[in-house]
Amino acid sequence: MVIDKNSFKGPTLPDNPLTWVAVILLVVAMKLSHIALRGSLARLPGPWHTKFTSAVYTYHQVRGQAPIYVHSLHAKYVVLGTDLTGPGPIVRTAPHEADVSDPAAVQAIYRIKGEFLKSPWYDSLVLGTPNVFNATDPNLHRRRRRLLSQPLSESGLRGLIPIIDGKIQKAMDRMASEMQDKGAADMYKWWLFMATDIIGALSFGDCFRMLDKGEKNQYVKDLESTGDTFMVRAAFPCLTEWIRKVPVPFVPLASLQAANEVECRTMNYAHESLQWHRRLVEENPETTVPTLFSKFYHDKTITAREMEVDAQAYIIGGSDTLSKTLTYLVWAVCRHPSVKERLVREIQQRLPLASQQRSGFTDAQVRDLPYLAMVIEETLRLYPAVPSALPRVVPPEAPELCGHRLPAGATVTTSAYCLHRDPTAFPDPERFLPERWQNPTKRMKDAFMAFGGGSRVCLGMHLARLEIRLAAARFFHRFPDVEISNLEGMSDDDMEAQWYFVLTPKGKRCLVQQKRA
Ligand code: HEM
Repeated sequence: MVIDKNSFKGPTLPDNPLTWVAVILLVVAMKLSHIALRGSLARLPGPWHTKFTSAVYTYHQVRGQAPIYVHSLHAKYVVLGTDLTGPGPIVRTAPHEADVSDPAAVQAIYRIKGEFLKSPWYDSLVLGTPNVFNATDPNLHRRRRRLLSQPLSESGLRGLIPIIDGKIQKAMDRMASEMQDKGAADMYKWWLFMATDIIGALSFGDCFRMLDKGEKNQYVKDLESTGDTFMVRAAFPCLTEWIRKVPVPFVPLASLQAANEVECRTMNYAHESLQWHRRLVEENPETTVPTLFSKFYHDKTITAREMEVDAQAYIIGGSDTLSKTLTYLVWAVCRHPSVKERLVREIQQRLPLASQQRSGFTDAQVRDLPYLAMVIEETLRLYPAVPSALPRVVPPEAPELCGHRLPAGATVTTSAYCLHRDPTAFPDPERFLPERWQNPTKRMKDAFMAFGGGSRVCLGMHLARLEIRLAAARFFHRFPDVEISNLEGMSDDDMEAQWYFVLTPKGKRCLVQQKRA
């Protein structure tokens, strides 16, 4: 057969633009229905849009409302046909992501062996070399955690109590002066200064001295904003990386740029703090006390950069979380007169008064205060400083979770906010009720996730608990008549919680005063 080249036209393309639009819409519709029907988590309960997109979830994340949104999904998507009286145990939040709020399943995800590894979501939190907090590689994480664990264990911390208690007592003095001078003291500020000075003193020698300075500087402002900037960076990882290379002055991108600047500055603080400590050791080799990082100095496999990123993790993890917990503790206790009365009575009856020479009591005595312990658990439950989703990757051959076999590679999240508000574990969950911890049930213990769990449980948990109990005891010992102040327009609105990666009170202040006669 002979083909006439001039008459052969080949397949013709439609020249009507409407036809093109129709074709594109058809392709998109086919793609979406494929995801909806065959997507890895399509069979899980959850809103229809989460089959296609994570946009709604991301929107709530950057507004500091994600845990509330996910909690509402658990309340809505209960399992029909069961006698379950509580929230639905599992919901789809994005095409490849599900949130689990069943205490038994949470224990399976976080068990010590740690098959559910941290998801790549953590990569966007720290640019470049991963730190002990965001590392997703289990071997890298294990190596660093091995060196860092002992000094932060209960026995490792014992020798450091005088340094910690010294800072706590200094914080009490500074609060007392501010109450006297201004009529009220800002708890949020002083707890942050105290926590910053403690983690600084334990990690690098006494380098920050925020309690002496007494004023918020750029460093403190950066610390205050890490919780929200984390969320912004994690919500838009590609954009964040791009803006880092090409700074853009447009307003919608400003918060991403600000997040990057905070990241760079906190890394600089870590660098400077380590330099400061190095000089200290060189100048006073005999007298410098070991720090939380001492084992790093002796391990030749740890690079200077690795040490810096872990120092950054300590600076951020060791201050912001702690100050927010103590702020909400004081606020919640002051708002519940019967709780305050019982707590103050216990402290006054069981702890001796301070004298000129002695600070009155020790951590060992504070440990034995049962009601204080309940108040702390209840604060960590209702105001978990890390309330948001902690994403993990489903491993191959993962156990069934809440009756579902999730595909390997999907992401599962759990959040302290949702677990701590599960009414089957904590009846009347929105109520601040320390007494519920008198005889905690197994379900309560399994649902309690304030410090995360398994091999990635908070490295600073023992330090945090020590600081919280000692600081709270000293505070109510020193200021038994304290109350929330309304000076400078301070109101409950200031304490409205914003649920970013780290919980943040909206007004970033909490003024308290001595009760007026
Ligand atoms: C009330 C205070 C604190 C709370 C509520 C808290 C909470 C948490 C939580 C929930 C995690 C797990 C995060 C995840 O799985 O992604 C974590 C990890 C971590 N925290 Fe804390 N934290 C507190 C205080 C501290 C302190 C004082 C330090 C000081 C060193 C610290 C250092 C760390 C580190 C290094 C990790 C990462 C551990 C790892 O992945 O191996 N935290 N924290």
